[in-house]
Amino acid sequence: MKQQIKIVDIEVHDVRFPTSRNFIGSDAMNTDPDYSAAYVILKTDHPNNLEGHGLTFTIGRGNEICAKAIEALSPLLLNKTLSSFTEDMGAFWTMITGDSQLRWLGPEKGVIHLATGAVVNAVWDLYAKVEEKPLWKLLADMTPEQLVSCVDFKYITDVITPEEAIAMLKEKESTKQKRITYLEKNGYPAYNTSVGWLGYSDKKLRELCREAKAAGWKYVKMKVGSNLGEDIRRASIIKDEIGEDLKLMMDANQKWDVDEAIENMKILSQFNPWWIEEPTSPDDILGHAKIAKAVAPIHVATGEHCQNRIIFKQLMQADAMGICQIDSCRVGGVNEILAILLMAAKFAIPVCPHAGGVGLCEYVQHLSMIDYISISGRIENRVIEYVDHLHEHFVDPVVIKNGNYLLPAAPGYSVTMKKESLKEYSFPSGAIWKSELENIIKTPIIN
Ligand SMILES: C[C@H](O)[C@@H](O)CC(=O)C(=O)O
Ligand SMILES: [Mg+2]
Repeated sequence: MKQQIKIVDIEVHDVRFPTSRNFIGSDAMNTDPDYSAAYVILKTDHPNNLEGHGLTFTIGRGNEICAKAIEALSPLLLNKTLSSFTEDMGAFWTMITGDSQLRWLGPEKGVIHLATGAVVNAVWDLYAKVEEKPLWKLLADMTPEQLVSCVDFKYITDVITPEEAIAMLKEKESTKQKRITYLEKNGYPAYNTSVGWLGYSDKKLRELCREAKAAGWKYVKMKVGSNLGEDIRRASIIKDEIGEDLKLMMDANQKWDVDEAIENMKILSQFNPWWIEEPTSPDDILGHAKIAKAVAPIHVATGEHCQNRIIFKQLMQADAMGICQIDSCRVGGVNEILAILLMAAKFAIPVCPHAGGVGLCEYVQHLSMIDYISISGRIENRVIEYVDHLHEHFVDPVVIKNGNYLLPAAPGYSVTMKKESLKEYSFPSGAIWKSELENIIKTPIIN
């Protein structure tokens, strides 16, 4: 049996890209992000040396803490066969998140959960590679019962039970192929965040908006939250370029208090944004609900810092989330994402995944595709985020055509990084960082 292979070694890498030098990824809260990955490779005894690759995204300092947490989880995988996990993926996830000592570090939140995302995704990557299917196809080929068995329903049965989930999936079963055919032909709609990073000059903002329009993008997102005057000025520039042809979204990255968000959005509503993202603290469920009520019909979007399925559940129950932004590695990987997709489908909340980071576009394309094919069965009012950075470091990068993601074809979960990139961007020993550190040492300190 293909899945009898054993995990014989586990490598963990601290990989960082110096994106802050050019303000790539900058927003009101995160002004100098260095896009980074705590990266794990599951080595196996497969005759073709198949490996499972997973990463969790951070923005620089502290990536080493995630890497250490991955190391702490590694004994739960080492010397185990893949089949011992795949025969019951739900039990596998409960085992990883339920270690009676490591669980104390969360539970199911913070650094240990970011690390969980990396290792769980690495196992799914290996599973899909062994089955020679892209991840979305591995999931699409499962029966409703098999897909639902991957999910840990603990703490969410008050809104969805396994039986209810199976019934929801069964309704979509006979039309799955139609949706796959649609995606093969059209791809999945996407939006572009790279035009509006906060550190970009007005000139760059204009140029990027023009380029985005010419390349066929239909949606762009801008960062807000520095100060209201600046937000208005930058939004005016963007609107001037994109007109009413393209939809605009705004992202405050948690910068505002609840009432401040409401006041500011009253003014920014003149730019007709589709959504306001992360207006306040990601933990403030009732705050989000208050904002959502006050700023309607502008939607409140959130999720990239939402720590687990239980918080997602409450945001949905409280009418606090108009757009659900799953993050492929903030929560505990594919299994927990499936739980969130099922709840979003039940509440009829569109899922528009977060992908601002390294490797996140590669990951989330599979998640939106499976949501459309098997779970919600819907694509309208749904878009996958796209950022135009660092794709060259991946073996099977995303393919965008006319503002749409094309269906990924290569086996796996698409985050296998090129060996040269892993080496060159390893922190602090990689060539990129060595020269940076040497320059710091050489620079005289002047008081
Ligand atoms: C620090 C990241 O770039 C963040 O700004 C990404 C984000 O909020 C998004 O893509 O949305
Ligand atoms: Mg965001």
